[in-house]
Amino acid sequence: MEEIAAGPLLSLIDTPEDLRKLNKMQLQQVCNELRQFIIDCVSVHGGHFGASLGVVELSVALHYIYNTPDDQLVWDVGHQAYGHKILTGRRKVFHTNRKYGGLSGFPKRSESIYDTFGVGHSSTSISAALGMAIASKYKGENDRRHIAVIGDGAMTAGLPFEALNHAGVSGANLLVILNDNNMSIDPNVGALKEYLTDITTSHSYNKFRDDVWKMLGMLPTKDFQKLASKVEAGLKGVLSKSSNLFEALGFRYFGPVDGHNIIKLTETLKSLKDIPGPKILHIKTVKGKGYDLAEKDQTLWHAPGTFDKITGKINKKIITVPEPPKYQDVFGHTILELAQKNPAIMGITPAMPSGCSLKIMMDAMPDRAIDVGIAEQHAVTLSAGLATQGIRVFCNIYSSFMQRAYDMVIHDVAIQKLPVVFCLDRAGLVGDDGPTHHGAYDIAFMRCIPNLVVSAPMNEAELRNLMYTAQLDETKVPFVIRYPRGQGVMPEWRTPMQKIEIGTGRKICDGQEIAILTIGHPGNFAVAACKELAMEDIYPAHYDLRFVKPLDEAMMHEIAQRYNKIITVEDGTVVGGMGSAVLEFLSQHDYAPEVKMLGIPDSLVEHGKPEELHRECGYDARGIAEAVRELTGVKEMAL
Ligand SMILES: Cc1ncc(C[n+]2csc(CCOP(=O)(O)OP(=O)(O)O)c2C)c(N)n1
Ligand SMILES: CC(=O)[C@@H](O)[C@H](O)COP(=O)(O)O
Ligand SMILES: [Mg+2]
Repeated sequence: MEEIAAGPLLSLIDTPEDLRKLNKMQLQQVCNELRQFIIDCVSVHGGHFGASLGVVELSVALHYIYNTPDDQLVWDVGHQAYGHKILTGRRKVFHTNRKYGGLSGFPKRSESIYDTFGVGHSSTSISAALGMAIASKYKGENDRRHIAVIGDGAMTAGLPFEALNHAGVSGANLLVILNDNNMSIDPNVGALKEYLTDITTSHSYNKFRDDVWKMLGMLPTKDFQKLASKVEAGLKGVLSKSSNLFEALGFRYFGPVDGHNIIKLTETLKSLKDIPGPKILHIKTVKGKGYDLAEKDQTLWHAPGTFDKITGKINKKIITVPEPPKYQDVFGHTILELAQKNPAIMGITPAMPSGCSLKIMMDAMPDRAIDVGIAEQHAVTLSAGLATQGIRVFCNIYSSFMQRAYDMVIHDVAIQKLPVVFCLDRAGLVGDDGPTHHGAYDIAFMRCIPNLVVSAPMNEAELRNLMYTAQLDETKVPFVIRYPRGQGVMPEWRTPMQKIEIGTGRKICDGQEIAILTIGHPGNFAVAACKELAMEDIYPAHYDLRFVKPLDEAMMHEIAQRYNKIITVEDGTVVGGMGSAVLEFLSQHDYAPEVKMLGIPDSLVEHGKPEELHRECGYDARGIAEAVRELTGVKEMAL
């Protein structure tokens, strides 16, 4: 892998100190070179694209005006922080971004002193920066500034409002920069989005109050500042159509400012630098700025994969034979198919309609499929509310984002035994996004909740059957179906749907001495391992459990009585996961076979291609075959 070449000014910038040595008139060139560098790198190596292009000017301005890393900068989500990474000492290794052993795609504390807070999941920045600001205040670090950069999409979650509510009375020296590009991954949704448009267009008020703050906000004494506040409040009553939401929460609101005007941006940040207390700067930007195609189709170019930077052609696998579909698309088409027959079905997604393919149903049935914004907690409780009224909701949430809504699953769904179907997409190791996004824990955290059914399909047909089963009248229970990122295994996947008896597994093959127990798609790794082992005359049995809860007790008794060695395989943590469920069963029934558990270990698995990570964790086909050989003693005999 080769280092990406940088333009003449950018090549001089190894740290923000170097950037700060430049004069203001050179900043536009730095922005141009930085933007080009991101295009050059992402086109070849992949990664998030549009969001970083949109904050090139902001990234340069922040590091130019603020004394980073002493002043603390917190990026929300972090998918937009490529410019920040490149300006803060990582330019020469940026081509390793998201690669196995390389840079993380998100800010990460262990990677750089400029990464003040680890991110990946959205909407944490204001709370984190407020924590830093309160700590600074307590420690008497009066000159230290704290800045949270949050997008309009991330603002749709509940957490930023909890933080604003607190910050507004904290007196903490905090600047929130609201990067408003009117987009989430898909077009942003909700009333707040409308509100941001409203205040953007209420230009006269905003311009006037900007000027007033410039004149009055920096007055030396507290009394003068109080006076400034009073003057401003009076002006607001006269000039603003409705009072400003952020002001009502105790923030001073500035903007909207053109986030691509580097000079204006640096001037604005400079003037805000010495205004104490909680402030919000609303900037308007364009996601994908500077790369025409990315500006035009912002969802596609959120993370387009690799592409030809000249033509804009996105590189796709050349397909010669029919390919299996992505699991997300099986979900998307199947929910629509089910909804066409069952009028009680509705679909909910918190901000991932393209990612989970609920978009297929949203386009066909807009009143029955809803994107609620980045609001996982709301998505779950909303689903519970709908379920009380007889609606059969499929609430699709990425496994790792579901961590946000755990209490809602227990309190609002499970305790009331409401029949919500949770489709947990991206369950298991997701790959390039790394530990913040791996769906590692859902089996463990779901299976300990009473009343839940917890299942995972081994292939597309099984996913369809589980979805079909979950919405039947006779299945009125909370029902979890987890499946991985990426493709399945069946090119011909539109199979007729049939009911699966809840709590029943399947025997894939009989065998001798050892049984491999799998849940979900690693069942296919086990099939491949069995094939490999057959060539060595080793014949383990293979069972696909299908349900972790309830376990197929009859099948488990059969396994425990016939095999004295068991290997469990799951694309989830081994701590409390499916293997643990098997061990609990064996112990409760006084069976004592030798058990080896394969899965995600009790440590963080970093980013890389899923195959690399499965290999690292030892539960790919090779790892399973090795485990079988080990248990049969073949390895030892060979030695
Ligand atoms: C809790 C959580 N839910 C969903 C996501 C997926 N996600 C990542 S970026 C993003 C859109 C964020 O929009 P915004 O904050 O406006 O940033 P932009 O991409 O527009 O710059 C979403 C939905 C996430 N990272 N975390
Ligand atoms: C930053 C973020 O959270 C999303 O952009 C995420 O990377 C999407 O993941 P998928 O590519 O699996 O949809
Ligand atoms: Mg946005």
